[in-house]
Amino acid sequence: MKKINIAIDGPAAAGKSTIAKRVAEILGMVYVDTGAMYRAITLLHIQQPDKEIDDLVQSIDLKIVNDNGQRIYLNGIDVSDRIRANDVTLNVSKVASFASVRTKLVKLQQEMTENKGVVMDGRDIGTKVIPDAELKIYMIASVQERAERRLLDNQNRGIEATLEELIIDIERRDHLDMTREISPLTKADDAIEIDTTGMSIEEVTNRIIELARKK
Ligand SMILES: Nc1ncnc2c1ncn2[C@@H]1O[C@H](COP(=O)(O)OP(=O)(O)O)[C@@H](O)[C@H]1O
Ligand SMILES: Nc1ccn([C@@H]2O[C@H](COP(=O)(O)OP(=O)(O)O)[C@@H](O)[C@H]2O)c(=O)n1
Repeated sequence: MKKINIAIDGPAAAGKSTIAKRVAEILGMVYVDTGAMYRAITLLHIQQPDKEIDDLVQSIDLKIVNDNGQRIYLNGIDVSDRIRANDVTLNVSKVASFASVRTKLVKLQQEMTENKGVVMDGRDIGTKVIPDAELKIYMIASVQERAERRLLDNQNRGIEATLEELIIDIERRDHLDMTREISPLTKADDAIEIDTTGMSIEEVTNRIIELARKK
């Protein structure tokens, strides 16, 4: 198989990161979760609320390390777990709508993919970050199923939230991500849509591997 980039976009808790990790492992590719980068900037904003986000972005030191899964370091500190907390989730879509934030992160993400061999997941990967990706997936699932998956996720992480709260959050973030001015979440014309509702992780992974091997 020739060296390619795979873009996986879709709404919250569709299964993007889980599947992207597995696909990268099986195909010997690098996995990048771009949502974690937006969450890290959001964490910095929460820690320094009086500082303009445009100023925060200029001086931020963000490092992604791939050792047995992706770890993200914000100004030298591993924030991989902290960025999943509710306060970050509540603010990330707002922070992600800032042009300065998107310009900075998209540039970093493009540098990470210029030598190919990357599976990258997010909201604008197939439309803005790597529009020339050899394989683009638009991953969706019902709100109910995504909320149930996130509920399990949160329970495993010790994060409090009821199913009803998660349904509200998922619908809120879907709306914000899809209607924002800059780089809204949308399916690229050449993306293949996979509705993972009722599909197992293995079935979705195998489907993407099969598509990648045809490239
Ligand atoms: N096809 C699937 N079936 C059941 N659970 C899934 C499936 N895909 C992902 N999950 C689970 O759903 C949760 C959210 O998946 P995640 O990869 O974080 O979604 P995203 O990156 O799209 O937000 C994780 O706990 C993951 O294990
Ligand atoms: N490429 C990306 C990735 C995430 N994001 C933003 O970051 C938020 C968190 O992304 P995430 O992938 O960690 O969120 P989940 O889908 O895992 O809940 C999203 O709701 C978007 O607002 C973005 O704007 N562009």
